[in-house]
Amino acid sequence: MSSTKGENENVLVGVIGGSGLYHLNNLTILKETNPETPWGYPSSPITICALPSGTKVAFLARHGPGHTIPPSAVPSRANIAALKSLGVRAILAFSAVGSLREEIAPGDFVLPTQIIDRTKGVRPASFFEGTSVVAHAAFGDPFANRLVRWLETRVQKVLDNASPDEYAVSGKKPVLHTNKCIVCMEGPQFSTRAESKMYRMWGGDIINMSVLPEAKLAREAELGYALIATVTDYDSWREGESVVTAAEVFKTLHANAKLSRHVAASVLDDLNAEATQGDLLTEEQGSMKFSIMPRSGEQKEEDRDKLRFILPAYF
Ligand SMILES: CSC[C@H]1O[C@H](OP(=O)(O)O)[C@H](O)[C@@H]1O
Ligand SMILES: Nc1ncnc2[nH]cnc12
Repeated sequence: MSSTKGENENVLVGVIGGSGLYHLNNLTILKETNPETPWGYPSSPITICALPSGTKVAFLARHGPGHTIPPSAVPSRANIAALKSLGVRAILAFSAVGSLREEIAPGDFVLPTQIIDRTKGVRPASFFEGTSVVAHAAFGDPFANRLVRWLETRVQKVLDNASPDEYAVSGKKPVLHTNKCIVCMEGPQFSTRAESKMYRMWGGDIINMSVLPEAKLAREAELGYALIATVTDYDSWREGESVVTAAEVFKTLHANAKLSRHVAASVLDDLNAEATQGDLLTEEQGSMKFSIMPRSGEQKEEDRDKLRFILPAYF
C-alpha cells in the first residue's frame, strides 16, 4: 500500500461506504493508497478500483474496514481531503438510517435533500477551523441537488429490478423516497423515545449519525455530494413498539448493503462520464469563491498552504 501526501490519480468519483458496506463488488483492485492530508489520514486506506469498463473509482470505508471508528471520531476532514487529492469531483455516500415515518420502511432507499444538525459540536466541521482564514459556505441546499435528481431514476430502476431474494429480510419490494429530511444526531447511543418523536415534529424523515460534517466538508471542498440512505429500523417513535437496537439494525444491514452495491455498480460508469464531460457537477465548482473572506494579507502562509490541499484554485 502506498502512503503519499495525496497525488491526483484522476479518479473522478468517490464512494464512501457506511455501516455494512465495506467494499464494492465486481471491481478490479488497482491499488490501495493512504494519503496523508493536513488533517491526518483517512478512516481507511482508499481502494482505487476499476469497473469492468475500465472506469476508475475510489472507495473509502467510513468507519474503517473493520468498523472500528465510531461516528463522532470519523476523520471526515481527512476523508474528504484525501478523496479530493485523488482528483475526485463527486461523492456517493452510503448510510444506514432509521426511519421517522411509517411509510419509510426498513429495506427502503432514501435520497434526502435536507438535513437537521443534531451533532454536538465535538466533530471538527470545517477545513477553516483553527486557521486565520474565515469562510462561510452556502449550505441551504446541503446536497448536490442536480446529482440527487440524476440519481433518482437510476436508483429507482435498480429497485424495480430487485429480485425477491434481495429483499427477503424486509419481505417487500424496496421503495425509493425522495425530497426527505435527514436528522444527524451525535450518538453513539440511539435516541430516546421523546427525541425520536420531537424529530418527527421538526420535519425529520430519517436519522443517522454520519451525514455531518461529511456533507459540509464536501461543500467546502467544492465536491458534489449525495447521500444514498438505506433504512434499517423505525427508530424509537412508534407507540407500543420496541425501541431501535443494534440487533434490529443488523437484521437489514447486510441485505441493504447488497442492494447498495447493485446501485453503485449501475451508476458509477455514467457518473464518471458526467464528471468527465457533462454539466451535472458544475454547480459545486467555484462555489467557495465568494465564501472566503477576502483579507488575504492577514492570512497566515501556513494556513494558505494547508487550505491549498483542498482548494488549490484560491490558495
Ligand atoms: C450501526 S447503527 C448506527 C450507525 O449506522 C450508521 O452508519 P453509517 O451512516 O456510516 O452507515 C449511522 O450513521 C450510525 O453511525
Ligand atoms: N435509528 C437510528 N438512529 C441513528 N442512526 C441510525 N442508523 C441506523 N439506524 C439509526
